[in-house]
Amino acid sequence: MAETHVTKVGIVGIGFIGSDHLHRLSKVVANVDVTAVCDIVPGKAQKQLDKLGLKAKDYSDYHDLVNDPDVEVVVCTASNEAHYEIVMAALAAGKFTFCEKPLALDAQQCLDIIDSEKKLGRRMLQVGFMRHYAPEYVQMKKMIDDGVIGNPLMIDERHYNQTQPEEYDTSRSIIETAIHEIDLDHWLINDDYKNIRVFAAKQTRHAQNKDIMDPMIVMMETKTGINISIEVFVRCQYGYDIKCDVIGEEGVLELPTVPQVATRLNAQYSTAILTDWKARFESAYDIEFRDFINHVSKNESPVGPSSWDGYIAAVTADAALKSIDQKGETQNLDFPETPAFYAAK
Ligand SMILES: NC(=O)C1=CN([C@@H]2O[C@H](COP(=O)(O)OP(=O)(O)OC[C@H]3O[C@@H](n4cnc5c(N)ncnc54)[C@H](O)[C@@H]3O)[C@@H](O)[C@H]2O)C=CC1
Ligand SMILES: O=C1[C@@H](O)[C@H](O)[C@@H](O)[C@H](O)[C@H]1O
Repeated sequence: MAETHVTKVGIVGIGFIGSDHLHRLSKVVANVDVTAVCDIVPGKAQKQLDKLGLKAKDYSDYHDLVNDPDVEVVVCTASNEAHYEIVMAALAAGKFTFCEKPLALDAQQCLDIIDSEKKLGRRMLQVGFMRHYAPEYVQMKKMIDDGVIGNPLMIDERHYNQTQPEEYDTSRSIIETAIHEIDLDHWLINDDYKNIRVFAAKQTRHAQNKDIMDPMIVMMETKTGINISIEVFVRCQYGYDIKCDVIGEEGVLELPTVPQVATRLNAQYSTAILTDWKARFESAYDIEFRDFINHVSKNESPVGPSSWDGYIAAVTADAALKSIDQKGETQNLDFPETPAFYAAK
């Protein structure tokens, strides 16, 4: 029997999700060896290695990690503003790369990444839009494709975080939070966006930071006229709440929440609401990484969300930010055909 290849992975950015993916890649996904980690904050990565009882090289400069011959695959889980330079360095070193969303800060940076990837002659990068792997969204997409609710007419979504750090601002609510729905919706309904506008709802007193519009409403219209409404509320206080209803001509598809045990106690019937993305999308992240590793371990291109998907999301997010600057003015969108390099094989 042929020996199974163990893929050597290096992870850059060991914060909230970096720690979660470190655990996932070392304990959950088979045939992976996390050979190196890196964080600019001294001691941060080592602390997580110790917590998990792992041994790996601990770099403070990502250049050392991406150029380490013991690293075949780079996973970038650093802060948004560091994605561009880390991904460019990983591609320059010819490494398969997984980059958490957003791929970069804006559309131009995504185009630079696309150019670098194209020079390598094949797809080398996957973006962490993990909802494409969440079984409940996959099922919704299949039901839409199968015509179960007839033509989709509207999408009604909610992306609520219990809270976010004080410095979380309007731009992050778009490029880090709403980006999930912005990426997901056109995939779900096989349509392109025609326009986008973003405006404030009545503001919560919990938005301590003056730079944030919270909650906000993102409205998009697709080429075929489907209306999408996303409530983005990053300090809702009560929990992590993701809603997606697709309203069709014949019926409605409703995204389920993760089932929690119900309690009957003291004349109350209650179920818990999750408080963050880790547990809510745990299975999606696991499936996402199994798929990514399965392909790159065989020296095959990844097949999940691509740099092009990252670019489409960034163009839309750029327009959303422009709409906010222009007090909710509608911004038109027009996308080129997906280049053959990125078209599904
Ligand atoms: N797919 C998903 O559902 C999620 C994706 N994310 C994405 O993952 C990324 C990280 O998010 P969090 O873990 O929440 O943030 P975080 O702030 O907890 O972690 C980021 C880490 O990157 C490190 N870092 C920053 N610049 C670096 C550099 N140049 N080199 C090495 N390390 C560097 C920071 O010191 C920090 O430890 C963000 O881009 C975010 O959008 C985060 C949470 C969930
Ligand atoms: O990606 C994520 C975080 O970065 C973001 O801050 C949250 O709003 C999202 O729900 C989560 O999935």
